[in-house]
Amino acid sequence: MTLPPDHPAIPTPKVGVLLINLGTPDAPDAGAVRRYLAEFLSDRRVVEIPQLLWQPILRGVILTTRPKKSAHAYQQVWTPDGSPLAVHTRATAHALQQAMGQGVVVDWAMRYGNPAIAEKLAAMKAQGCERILLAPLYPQYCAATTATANDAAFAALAAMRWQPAIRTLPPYHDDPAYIAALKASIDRHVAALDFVPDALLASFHGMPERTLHLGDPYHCQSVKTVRLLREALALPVHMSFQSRFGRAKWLEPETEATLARLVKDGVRNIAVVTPGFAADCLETLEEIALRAKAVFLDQGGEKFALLPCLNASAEAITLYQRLMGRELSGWID
Ligand SMILES: C=CC1=C(C)c2cc3[nH]c(cc4nc(cc5[nH]c(cc1n2)c(C)c5CCC(=O)O)C(CCC(=O)O)=C4C)c(C)c3C=C
Ligand SMILES: [Fe+2]
Ligand SMILES: [Fe+2]
Repeated sequence: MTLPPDHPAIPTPKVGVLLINLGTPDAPDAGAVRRYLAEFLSDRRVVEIPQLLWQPILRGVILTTRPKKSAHAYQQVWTPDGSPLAVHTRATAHALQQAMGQGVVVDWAMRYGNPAIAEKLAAMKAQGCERILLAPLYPQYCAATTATANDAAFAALAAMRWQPAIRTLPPYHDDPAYIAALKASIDRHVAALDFVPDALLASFHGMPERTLHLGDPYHCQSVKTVRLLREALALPVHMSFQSRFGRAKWLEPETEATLARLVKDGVRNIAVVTPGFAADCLETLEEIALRAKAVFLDQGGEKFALLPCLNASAEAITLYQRLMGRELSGWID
């Protein structure tokens, strides 16, 4: 619509983009890990066992044993600026803010722990953001990640008399811009290795298998990402699921078992990528770069590299500008 020349300009409402990631402890010690795990593992979207049965197991067994073990793992990857997940997510928000300019307020929050989603939504509102895009940074939709992040945001909005207008970022597992960002990042990091990988392993965070049968699209979307990566890359791409938790059957094939099988099949030099994680974290830097590597070498593998997640790379910022720009259509010029 073209306005007549004497028409006063219509003020554009301020727009916010809230990047949301999973969350991480405030410190690599058992107390902070316990507080984080208590919140995370009490989420009904994550552990789908009736709370009456689950809470005694969580409080009586898991929270008395796991925090110490997990704290030790966090200590191995902790940085002077904090937990890697928080460091990379914060850097991503800052870089995206630079790229998107002052017309949009870009900030970041965590589903569990700090900075909390409610606190960041309140801060955006206080800055005058009347329209907010919630952007859970999960390429593959999962109720245990994407949905619970949105739930927490809507729970915070439920307490507001004057809510901002809200949009949510859809999954981007098959978006050409995501595949292009992964390809560019993988090609760049493979070229910098001191060896030529025989193959690539794409390792995704696991989920209980029953969630697939209940209709969660996470498994199918992860498989599609891998198919598109295979089409884009020159190297053979294998796929697996990591980070098992609890006694239920989880998605297969499992990452460490897959690495052992690949060695048996003759793969000696491997590069592992984790396309389901927007940012490097405990699950990539400790579980894969340290523990899975040890398994691969122990089985007779020779060279192992974990390639970084997209993090706050130029590829990531180009991707997020495209994804966010599309969702903000009609909200910004
Ligand atoms: C990227 C997608 C993720 C899915 C899907 C997911 C499901 C899921 N996770 C747990 C249990 C744990 N996950 C933990 C760490 C963790 N998980 C993700 C991502 C997904 N989880 C990330 C990014 C991280 C890293 C956090 C960090 O601080 O760096 C942990 C905590 C660490 C530990 O004690 O092992 C647990 C526990 C379940 C049960 C689940 C689905 C049902
Ligand atoms: Fe997890
Ligand atoms: Fe793990």
